[in-house]
Amino acid sequence: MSQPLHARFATRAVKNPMIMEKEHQLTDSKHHVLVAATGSVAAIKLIMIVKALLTYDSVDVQVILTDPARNFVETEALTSLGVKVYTNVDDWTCWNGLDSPITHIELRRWAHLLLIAPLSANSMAKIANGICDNLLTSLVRAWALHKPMLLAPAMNTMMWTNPITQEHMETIGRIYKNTEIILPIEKVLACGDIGMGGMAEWRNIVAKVAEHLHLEHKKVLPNAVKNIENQDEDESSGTENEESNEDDEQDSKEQDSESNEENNNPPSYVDVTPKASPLPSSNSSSIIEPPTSQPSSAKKASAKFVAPSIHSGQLAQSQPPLQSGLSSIRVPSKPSHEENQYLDLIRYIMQYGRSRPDRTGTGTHSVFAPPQLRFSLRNQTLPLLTTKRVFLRGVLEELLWFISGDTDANHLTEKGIHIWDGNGSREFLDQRGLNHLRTGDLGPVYGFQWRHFGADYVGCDADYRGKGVDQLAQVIHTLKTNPYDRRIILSAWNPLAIPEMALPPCHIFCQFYVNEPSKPGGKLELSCMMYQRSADMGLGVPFNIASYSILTHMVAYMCGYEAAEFIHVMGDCHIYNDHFEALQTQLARTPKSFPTLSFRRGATDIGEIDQFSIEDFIIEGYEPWGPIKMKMSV
Ligand SMILES: Nc1nc(=O)c2c([nH]1)NC[C@@H]1CN(c3ccc(C(=O)N[C@@H](CCC(=O)O)C(=O)O)cc3)CN21
Ligand SMILES: O=c1ccn([C@H]2C[C@H](O)[C@@H](COP(=O)(O)O)O2)c(=O)[nH]1
Repeated sequence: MSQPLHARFATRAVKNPMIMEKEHQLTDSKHHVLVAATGSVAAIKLIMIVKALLTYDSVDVQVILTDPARNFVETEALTSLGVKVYTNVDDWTCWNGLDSPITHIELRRWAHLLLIAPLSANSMAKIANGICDNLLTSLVRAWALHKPMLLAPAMNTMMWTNPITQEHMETIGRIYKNTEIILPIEKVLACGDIGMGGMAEWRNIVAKVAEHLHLEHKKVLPNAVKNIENQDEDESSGTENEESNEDDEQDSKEQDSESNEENNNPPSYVDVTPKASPLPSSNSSSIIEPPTSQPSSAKKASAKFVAPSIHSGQLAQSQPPLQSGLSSIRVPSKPSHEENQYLDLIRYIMQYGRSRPDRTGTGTHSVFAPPQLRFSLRNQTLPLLTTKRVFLRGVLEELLWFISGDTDANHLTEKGIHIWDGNGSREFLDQRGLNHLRTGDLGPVYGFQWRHFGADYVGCDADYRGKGVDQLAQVIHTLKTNPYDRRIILSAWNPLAIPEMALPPCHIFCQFYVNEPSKPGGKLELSCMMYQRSADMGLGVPFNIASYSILTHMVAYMCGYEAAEFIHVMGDCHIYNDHFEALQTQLARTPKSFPTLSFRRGATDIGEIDQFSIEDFIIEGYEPWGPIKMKMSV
């Protein structure tokens, strides 16, 4: 007669070497962390998570990889750390009758805590539904409910915002009482979408494990896990993007190859400033319909802004796919071409922007406060968009007009630059209640505030020499004399003067910042960050990027510094509804190299910043695509 079942189980542990080892490990007073990865590109971060866990005292880690996860994880990198890696073939394969171990049960016994990072939509669905068709899902199905389970979901934004996800998470939270969901964050996804669904930062995931198990750091780190901060990007060969469908390995591979390149190597210059999260890659294939002439806000709103509300003990509120501002400092990232930041933002607004009425009556699709755009100005680079020919002469003349303190639009019109005609017309001024201003007089706009802030405005023809605050001169003076000052600001926003202006300033505020030279013997480096309250993506923004980049180059030149970066921060960031078609044309184009900017005369020859003339600017290597016409809404 065969032994009773419990007796067979008892002898099994004694006989089987794997179980013996496990039993030993169970009594070794270590913290046993079982880490699993499922099919998502975010699995590339697994190695960092494991290494970070091994920096804690008395921690043992073992790993489970689902089959799709194996596409993203190098097993040898883990085993070289002394970490055992289990895959589906390890479940049941040693099964040889009742004496044999069952891997998913043994691992359950061994583990004090299970971390699944990333948890794909598919694995989440399986877990919520009790499916156990692989090593991991079997383990979870057999999980001891009192033991902690930490889940770090990673999936496409639309998967994340699909109400099914909420249901699955609620189910998991209800059944696995000791579960914590480490909510995803907003990221650029492998498919080019941007939004919620990216796996939480790996450091935060590790911190959660440490918190649950009350882990303390080792006093001396083993070599293999030293300097993980520096290894971070070296280890992960791409953006940690989060699309997945675990049953479809082909999908995972395609998504991987589609992912944006993250900057794997530290930049050659010493740059401690965080970079913006890159927006979706330019080859994103999402189909974006231009709005109808009467844009339907209902259509957009229902399709794009359905966010799950997650109500479960440990599950925090989710967010719509609209960027809510990047809460964490991002690692340096390098989109394929910096112009893609602009193009990707356009794609994003087309897809997620909400339809709104606007002052001009045209109507826009708009998002608020997208991630900042960052443009390198190093090596004399000028980020002058190349996917359409930007009216460079217009940019330069307008900038010189600002710098001179001029507010008379006619001076631009006389030069064949009509960009301010609409806002300086009689009709427009009258409609603003500015009947006292003559045609072309825009009121105390940019130039006036830059050079004569606070002075009484009596018309564009008056002489304001010595009146008000010359902010621009002060900026340059402070940059030269106290470069690390934190108050180097140029503000065009003067609330007292707003009612007198034809158009309240759109680019309202900028700050200059000086860094030490990035190379020995190099020059101090100047960056500028500008805040724009209202941004016409089609017409104004290409101008604004170019204009502030040129201004930064000019100011740097006058100070004897090198221009470093222009950072563009936007508030109401919109596409006019009559620009969609033109912008679709632009989106189909691939950016070319940015040109360079140098100056014909030396800084001492020029003397003061307002002594630049249009002939001083040498722009080389500008070979853009052709111009694209867009109407200016007035
Ligand atoms: N609706 C609107 N959008 C703007 O961007 C804008 C305003 N209004 N009002 C004032 C300023 C002026 N700026 C403008 C206005 C027009 C163009 C524009 O039409 N640009 C054309 C070229 C024009 C030409 O060749 O004359 C372009 O294709 O960039 C650019 C910047 C930015 N501003
Ligand atoms: O430098 C500029 C100046 C203006 N714009 C755009 C932004 C808006 O589309 C309009 C201004 O309208 P408001 O109703 O005053 O916001 O002009 C720009 O993008 N850049």
